[in-house]
Amino acid sequence: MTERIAIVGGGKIGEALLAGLIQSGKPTKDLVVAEKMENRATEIAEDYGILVTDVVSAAEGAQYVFLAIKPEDVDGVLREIARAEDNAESERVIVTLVAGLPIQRYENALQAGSPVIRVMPNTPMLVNEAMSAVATGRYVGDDQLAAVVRLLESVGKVAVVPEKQMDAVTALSGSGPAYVFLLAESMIDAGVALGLTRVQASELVVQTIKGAGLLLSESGLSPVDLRAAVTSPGGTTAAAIREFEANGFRHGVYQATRACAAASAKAGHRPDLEGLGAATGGRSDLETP
Ligand SMILES: NC(=O)C1=CN([C@@H]2O[C@H](COP(=O)(O)OP(=O)(O)OC[C@H]3O[C@@H](n4cnc5c(N)ncnc54)[C@H](O)[C@@H]3O)[C@@H](O)[C@H]2O)C=CC1
Ligand SMILES: O=C(O)[C@@H]1CCC=N1
Repeated sequence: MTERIAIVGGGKIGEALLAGLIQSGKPTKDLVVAEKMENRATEIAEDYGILVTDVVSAAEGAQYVFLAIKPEDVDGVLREIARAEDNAESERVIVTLVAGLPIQRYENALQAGSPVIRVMPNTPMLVNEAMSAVATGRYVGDDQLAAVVRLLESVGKVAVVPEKQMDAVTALSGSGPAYVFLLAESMIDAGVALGLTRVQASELVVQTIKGAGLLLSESGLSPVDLRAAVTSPGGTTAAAIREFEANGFRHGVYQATRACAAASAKAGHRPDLEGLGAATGGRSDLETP
């Protein structure tokens, strides 16, 4: 088997992974995408110059199959992967990027002993700055884990975590970019309300968030210290922070991340996914909390 990598699902996160792998130097001949929407398949093939095909052909000969599909599409895709005729099931590593679904659900649906790795990535993968958390199934060898970590490291940072932390990880790094974009959007609107043009406000906000992110990751200082350094006694920042606190900013963040983690935990128990596991005689773990 070659070092071929298949990505099933050429949507937002599938494209982010593809773009990141290509940017990091992975040869396009070793990459293949399965995408069922015709116009999207054509777009991906043209934009990246790679083969876009069906799930069975993509899986055949692939050592790693990344699943970048919605939870409700997992059952069908696993059945298709099982149809691949290269007899490599026990060596082929299924790497799922799907939020919420437990590893055991895949292990139950695949041939016994299939290696499954669960990853929670995020979209900064598009610019090689992903944060990916990785948890392993029962049948994953050390070499297989190391290889997948290496692949993900080529598009950002990687943390190996116990699977039980995946809901919390999703609430921070998986969905986290959206919180930052929401903050950016709110700040830009606020700037427009203060009389700046939208173009000016966007430039100021984007560079501020980029600079603050770099300070956070490179200064070695904590967010508390960095915030204190901006907050002059009796000054402008203190006036702003007082308003954030009075309006429940911190509480809002707690509540939002709790809701996110709960949605992730619930994904494994959705009634519309009851067919998952049907490849092994309809067995489903949905009832198990
Ligand atoms: N968007 C994000 O920031 C993140 C998404 N995820 C996870 O990644 C998964 C995908 O999310 P998005 O990329 O946002 O969704 P999306 O809807 O943009 O992409 C899914 C793609 O899969 C394709 N697809 C569905 N069934 C298929 C099949 N049988 N064969 C071939 N292609 C098929 C769809 O046509 C679509 O293009 C989800 O499970 C989500 O939980 C995880 C972390 C971050
Ligand atoms: O919103 C979602 O369900 C996916 C999972 C993490 C980020 N996006």
